[in-house]
Amino acid sequence: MVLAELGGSISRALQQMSNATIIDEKVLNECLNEITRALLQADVQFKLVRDMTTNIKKIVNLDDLAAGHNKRRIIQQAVFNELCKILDPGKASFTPKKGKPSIVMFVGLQGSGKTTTCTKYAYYHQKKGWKPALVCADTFRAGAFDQLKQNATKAKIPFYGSYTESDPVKIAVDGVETFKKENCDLIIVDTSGRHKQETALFEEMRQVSEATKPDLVIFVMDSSIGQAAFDQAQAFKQSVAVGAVIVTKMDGHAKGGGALSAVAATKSPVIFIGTGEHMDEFDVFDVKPFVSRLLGMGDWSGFMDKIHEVVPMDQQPELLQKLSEGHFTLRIMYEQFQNILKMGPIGQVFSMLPGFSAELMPKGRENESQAKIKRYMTMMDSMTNEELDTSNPKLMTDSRIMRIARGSGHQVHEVMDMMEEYKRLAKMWSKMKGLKIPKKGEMSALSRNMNAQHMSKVLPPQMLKQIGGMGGLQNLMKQMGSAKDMMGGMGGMFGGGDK
Ligand SMILES: Nc1nc2c(ncn2[C@@H]2O[C@H](COP(=O)(O)OP(=O)(O)OP(=O)(O)O)[C@@H](O)[C@H]2O)c(=O)[nH]1
Repeated sequence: MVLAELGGSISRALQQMSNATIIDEKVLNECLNEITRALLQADVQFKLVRDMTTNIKKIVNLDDLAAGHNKRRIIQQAVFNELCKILDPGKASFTPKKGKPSIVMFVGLQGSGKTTTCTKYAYYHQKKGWKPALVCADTFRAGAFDQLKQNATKAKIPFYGSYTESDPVKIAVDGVETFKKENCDLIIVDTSGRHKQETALFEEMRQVSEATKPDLVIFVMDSSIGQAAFDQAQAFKQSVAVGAVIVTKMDGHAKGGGALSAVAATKSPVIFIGTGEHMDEFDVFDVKPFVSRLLGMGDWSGFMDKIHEVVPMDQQPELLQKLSEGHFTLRIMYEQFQNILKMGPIGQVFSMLPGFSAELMPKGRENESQAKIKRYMTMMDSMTNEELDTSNPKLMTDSRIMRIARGSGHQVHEVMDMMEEYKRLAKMWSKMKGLKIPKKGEMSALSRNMNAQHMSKVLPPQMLKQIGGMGGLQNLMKQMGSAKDMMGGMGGMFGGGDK
């Protein structure tokens, strides 16, 4: 994700400033120049960048700061606040409520990623227990209905559209009515796009909007258009009551920063960003956590949300019990791999940890890791229950390894690799042996039990260094509140990373 480069440049500028023995005017100016260059490269409007540096200089008046003040912290905080200000329109959008029917209409130019985003939005909510449905009111682009149908079928989301009806308003109304009757709580209407902003498009949008009375209109915008985003978002907003924005293709463009900042300047909040073509490459956009991640400062709430999303709470005590007994089986490894895959791209999860940035996990390697996990799971699918439930790798005789390789369509050396990975993880988790498990409802007791010492043994040394050694880890655990969650989720993640 190119934005990671922006974050990396800003973090480096702040780090260089921190390394200086004395922070004077010259050091501050150098730091701000670096940040300015990085933001302009990401296509953030010049005026916004200039205002930001002026504000920072006003806040950080070096002459007024007594010697005892932690200037570095004050400057970092000022940079953080100003970046948030650039991205935050200061008001929230309408948020649909689960179980209560809402109509959400998507608008945007052709090719912006509207249809893909409708499905991602539906899929995101479906995973959280909603009952979404998709209506294809795009009668302009041949193939639009087929595309939506294909996406919806893949995600098992009900859809509505027509090959013969040419009136988008009629399709939209019929679709909405159909899904209201079926008690869907999130009815998503995909509308037509055009190559450029034109009267016919805006008129059609207005008619569909009047007929379906959406609770929320989401404007979908391609991040690659950079500064042109401002005019485009405003033009849409003037024609239809845009309540929120989704910026797509944030995975591939240096100009992403421009799109984000320009959209926020139109006073509609960005609610999600698209970070790839796949269904789950879709992130909630929340200004503070986003900036925090961008600067490598971590995003605890996002991290915890991800963990809660993928590791069902009721599974955890059982898992902890097994680990505390030093009983790490292939089945546990399998379940942890499942959790990793549910979590989505590993790099994104890592970027939520303080000290990490998405830069650390290049996209290619991330895909490699995920493919490896899937390969291992296919091999484990060919194992017997006895093999999965034992923590004695000796059961894996040569002939069993050969059978598993044949049964799963893999090479013998690949099965052996998988077993090595298992042994590595088992060794790592064996350090958790003896951990006292609290009874139900005593989660805080576990936090007391699970001290940083324990965790430091489990973390890969490189990761421990990134976090800031033992001191950083202690801080981190304080923030975590519940170390239990960390074990369940992180254990899985480490397994997913490359050795
Ligand atoms: N890399 C990347 N590609 C994306 C993203 N979102 C959408 N795309 C791709 O962008 C292309 C256009 O997406 P569509 O969903 O067909 O665009 P659309 O805006 O619905 O187009 P119309 O229906 O013609 O208005 C497709 O190839 C998508 O896979 C994203 O976040 N990242």
